[in-house]
Amino acid sequence: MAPMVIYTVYIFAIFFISVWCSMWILHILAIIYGRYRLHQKLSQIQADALLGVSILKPLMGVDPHLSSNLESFFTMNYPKYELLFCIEDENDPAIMLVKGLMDRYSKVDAKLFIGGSCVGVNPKINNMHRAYEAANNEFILISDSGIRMKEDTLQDMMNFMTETTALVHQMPFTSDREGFPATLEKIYFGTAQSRIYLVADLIRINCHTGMSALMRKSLLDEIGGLKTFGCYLAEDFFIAKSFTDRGWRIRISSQPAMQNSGICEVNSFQARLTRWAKLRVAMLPTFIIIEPLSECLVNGFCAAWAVNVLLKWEPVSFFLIHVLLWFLCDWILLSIVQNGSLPFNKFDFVVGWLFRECSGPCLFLHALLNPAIKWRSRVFRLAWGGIAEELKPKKESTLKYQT
Ligand SMILES: CCCCCCCC/C=C\CCCCCCCC(=O)N[C@@H](CO[C@@H]1OC[C@@H](O)[C@H](O)[C@H]1O)[C@H](O)/C=C/CCCCCCCCCCCCC
Ligand SMILES: O=c1ccn([C@@H]2O[C@H](COP(=O)(O)OP(=O)(O)O)[C@@H](O)[C@H]2O)c(=O)[nH]1
Repeated sequence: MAPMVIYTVYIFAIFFISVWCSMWILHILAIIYGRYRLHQKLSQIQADALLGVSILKPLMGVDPHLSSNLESFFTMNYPKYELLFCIEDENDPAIMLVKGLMDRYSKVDAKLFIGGSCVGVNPKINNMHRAYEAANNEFILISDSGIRMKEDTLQDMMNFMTETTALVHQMPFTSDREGFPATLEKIYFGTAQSRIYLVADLIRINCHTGMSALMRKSLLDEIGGLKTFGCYLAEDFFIAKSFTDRGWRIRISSQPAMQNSGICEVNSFQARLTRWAKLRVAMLPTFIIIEPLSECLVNGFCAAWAVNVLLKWEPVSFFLIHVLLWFLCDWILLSIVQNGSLPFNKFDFVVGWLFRECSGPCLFLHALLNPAIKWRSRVFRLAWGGIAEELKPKKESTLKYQT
């Protein structure tokens, strides 16, 4: 072989080994940090941790769990909070459901905002904007429709809102539900995503998914409020970035977010992951390379080739040992995130884990090849940098345009 080719092969091999070593460091850090950081007991409550919170609940449609999920917000143990429900479509069945809960829990301060307002492209921001303007408290919590709270979840989040912190978010996880799709979701959020989320929090990298995020309203108001982020679909990433750019900290709370949507299907879950991957790639183009390389099978395959080139090690055995160790680390991390018994057995875990690991790279490739983003009833296109454009705006938008 020509020296040039040999050098190139060696450079690739060294690169793959470096990524492989980095991933094992991530595994170890995530397990140690997860054990120390998650599921802490609320032994003492910070003085500031009792200040008022306005909770923004953007809703769109109903599912079989919506009522009980929303009810969990009425029964929280926290001294001062208001619930601001936001529904864009005046014919949405969620309106009746929310009104019913508001009647049942009439002592809880709750308001309903119907119609939204058009301040940008992001439909979630459009839906929440009026409630944001009406929010009366120093802190706001943006909480997606599928989130379920425990009595002390808000207190847990507020406890991490220190003087230097602008945003406390919950690491995405799932409630216990039955069936293979639920197992798959729990495995994904409790392994691949938790690993990155925990390490990002440890080394203070912005990795914020806005499904349950508590923030200082004054800091958002300083830069024009929520509507400033209406041009992005990944408003969560840019909100967090605006805080870190100004020197504030963002951190996770100790309780992970309990996603408990009543719609739990493999197809819709994969469509969601594909949509998220498109957002990440548009915001951070280096993800085109590093994200596939962070997947167990791709990572193991590249490393097996590299050790064969550099050290003449037997690649198949190396690959199989790699997969086995990765699997064990994932089991340990999932058990830490779950903090109790899992709702499935070890065989279900093996099947779900293999399915997730094999489908992950394929979904990523699918995301790269199909850049249009479908989110609920709308389709968007993203420019590099994350600015969004709606491709097929609804003919007769129910939104009231705001000048
Ligand atoms: C050699 C080192 C290897 C490093 C390997 C890093 C590889 C990263 C691999 C996978 C990335 C997983 C990222 C996990 C979280 C992302 C979840 C996500 O994509 N969320 C997006 C969508 O959220 C919804 O968006 C709409 C909104 O309305 C909803 O409410 C939201 O839920 C979200 O927009 C994106 C958020 C941030 C993405 C940035 C992630 C950066 C992570 C860098 C991690 C580096 C770790 C440490 C490396 C040493
Ligand atoms: O057009 C939309 C799309 C979403 N949402 C709300 O935005 C949140 C997140 O939506 P979804 O669960 O679809 O996003 P994902 O978590 O899958 O990114 C939910 O509370 C939705 O009700 C909204 O208000 N309008």
